[in-house]
Amino acid sequence: MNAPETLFLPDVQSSVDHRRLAIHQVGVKGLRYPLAWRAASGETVSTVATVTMSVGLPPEVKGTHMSRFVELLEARDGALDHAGMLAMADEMLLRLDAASGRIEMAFPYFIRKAAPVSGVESLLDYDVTLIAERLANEAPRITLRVVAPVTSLCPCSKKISAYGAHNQRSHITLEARLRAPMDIEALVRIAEDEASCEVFGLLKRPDEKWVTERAYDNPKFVEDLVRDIALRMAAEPRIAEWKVASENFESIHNHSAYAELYGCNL
Ligand SMILES: Nc1nc2c(ncn2[C@@H]2O[C@H](COP(=O)(O)OP(=O)(O)OP(=O)(O)O)[C@@H](O)[C@H]2O)c(=O)[nH]1
Repeated sequence: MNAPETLFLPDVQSSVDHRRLAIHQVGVKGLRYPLAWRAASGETVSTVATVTMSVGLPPEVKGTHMSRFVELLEARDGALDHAGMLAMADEMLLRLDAASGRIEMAFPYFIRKAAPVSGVESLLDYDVTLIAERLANEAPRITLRVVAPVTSLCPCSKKISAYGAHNQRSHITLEARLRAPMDIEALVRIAEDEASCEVFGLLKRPDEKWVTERAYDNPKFVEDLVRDIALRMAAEPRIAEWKVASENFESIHNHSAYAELYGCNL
């Protein structure tokens, strides 16, 4: 129902377009909005999401109704999870009278970790992106992407050096199109398990000794990282399709070593 003050304003968006071109995605991008995410533990994690929402537009329609994307966010209440993301995508199609659409929410996500020896706890931040997609005549899709910072230590350097080995921080990106809900924590764990060593927000000296030796005992090339993680992704029944990438910020170069690998699970 239009408010009385809009009744006399022309609705340009709803007019007819004659160019006979459908638009694949039109909507809002870069919209920052508070987000409450329901974590694996059941607790609610507060963060701020950068939101992209878009729909497909039929050829005969001039413009989409941009205000309705924001109305959809404003209408939401309570914590969001995978099912909530898909429900929101369905609601978006209804409100915008669209056959296809996509909602992407990118946000920093904090996981509380315990240091390996002292047990002292601290938060570590990860970049997370959730994408809910509705494509015409296809099942709804939900994709989870995380970027996990880890340590990698070079096996070649270890082999050829009388002492030491160069090591660096690596950013591992795991992207999974899901068959069943999978926690952010579970995806992060795969990356951290397969790295030379995981990283922590807070370490005391016994912890620092532990992570140094753990990385030295577990050297990995960038290729080893993506292959070992790929084996884990391929064995995960909740994942339908996946992609793994690693960027190692080399400490002996001013450039990164990079690898990526993707696959489908039958
Ligand atoms: N389609 C389209 N809309 C734009 C563009 N640039 C700005 N707008 C938005 O158009 C908005 C109004 O759009 P609508 O959602 O159609 O507003 P409305 O007609 O009052 O709302 P409804 O009655 O729900 O359709 C403004 O707030 C602008 O943000 C653009 O390039 N394309």
